[in-house]
Amino acid sequence: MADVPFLQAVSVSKIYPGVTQSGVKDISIEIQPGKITAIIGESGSGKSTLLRMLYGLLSPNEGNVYFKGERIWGPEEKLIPGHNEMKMVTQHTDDLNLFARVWDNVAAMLPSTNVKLKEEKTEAVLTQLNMMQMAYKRVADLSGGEKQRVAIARAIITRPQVLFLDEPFNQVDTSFREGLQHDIRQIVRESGITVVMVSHDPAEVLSMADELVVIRNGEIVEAGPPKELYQTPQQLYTAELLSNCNVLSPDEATLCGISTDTEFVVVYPEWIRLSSSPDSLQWTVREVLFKGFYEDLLLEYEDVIIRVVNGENGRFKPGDNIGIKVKKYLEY
Ligand SMILES: Nc1ncnc2c1ncn2[C@@H]1O[C@H](COP(=O)(O)OP(=O)(O)OP(=O)(O)O)[C@@H](O)[C@H]1O
Repeated sequence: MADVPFLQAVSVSKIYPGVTQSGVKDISIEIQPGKITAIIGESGSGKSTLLRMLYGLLSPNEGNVYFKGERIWGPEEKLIPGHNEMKMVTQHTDDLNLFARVWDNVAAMLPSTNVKLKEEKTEAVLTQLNMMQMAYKRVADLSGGEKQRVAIARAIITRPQVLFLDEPFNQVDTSFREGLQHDIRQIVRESGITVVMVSHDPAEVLSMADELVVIRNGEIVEAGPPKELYQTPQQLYTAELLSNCNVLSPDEATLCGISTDTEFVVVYPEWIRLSSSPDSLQWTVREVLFKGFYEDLLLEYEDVIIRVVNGENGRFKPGDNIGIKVKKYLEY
């Protein structure tokens, strides 16, 4: 017998009442177990709608979702919406008890039939998420990022088979965000849990996901491993989602030494080499944007502005003339 897919949507569509345009159109997708799948797309493209259908919070108008071969029941068919073997964490942490301690918020997810086991499991999850130092604080006294950790701890302590994350790091500042992303990757590696996440942040999906699914106007436009999609996106839309790239017309591309008969050329900022050689100084530095250990330079030539990454901070200043050499480009 052929293997039954782990989590699968088959030709699902969702049209919201009173809205002519579908939220999601005829999407088929298979989620691989034990991996992190990230769904990315512009605002309103249907990411949350797809996630909610996979979890059973929304019923598709057409098509079905199957978990290990069994159809997932929608909210009309089930008293408590959402599949029992799955959990979802969103950017809202509304179901936390603000006046209870972190420990009690997390432990409350387990039955009280075996108190010792309940304590052991709570400690294990809090340790896994680096939260023991805040275990006895009231949730009301935590930062947004810390509350998000509590929400994730509550979701994983029951050992769900699938964890859905809908923009869970939105409220979390950058330093906390990286720690949380790292901890989730670790949990996936250690526990084999399957994660399906939605995010706007290219850096987040590129560093966290094993598989990326790109969605536009309610349809999947391409999918694959992050490296592949970043290096060779089939669609201009994907390149623009994943990189702060330069999109050039053929005429503009000529100024960069590229000759093409396609509609657009895409050059990532890190694919441009800078040169101070006196025979090629057509471009003028308009702005230097400090990014920490590197800079983004905005260069101008005949009203065309391009963005270039410069790893040698301080080498150029506004008004300098420099040359460029494009190492790689994509045609659309
Ligand atoms: N409850 C609803 N009623 C009517 N239309 C809705 C509803 N929820 C979503 N939509 C519409 O369906 C489309 C997809 O919405 P969805 O929230 O899935 O997109 P998204 O990609 O998650 O967006 P965002 O990144 O902004 O959260 C949008 O056009 C949205 O306006």
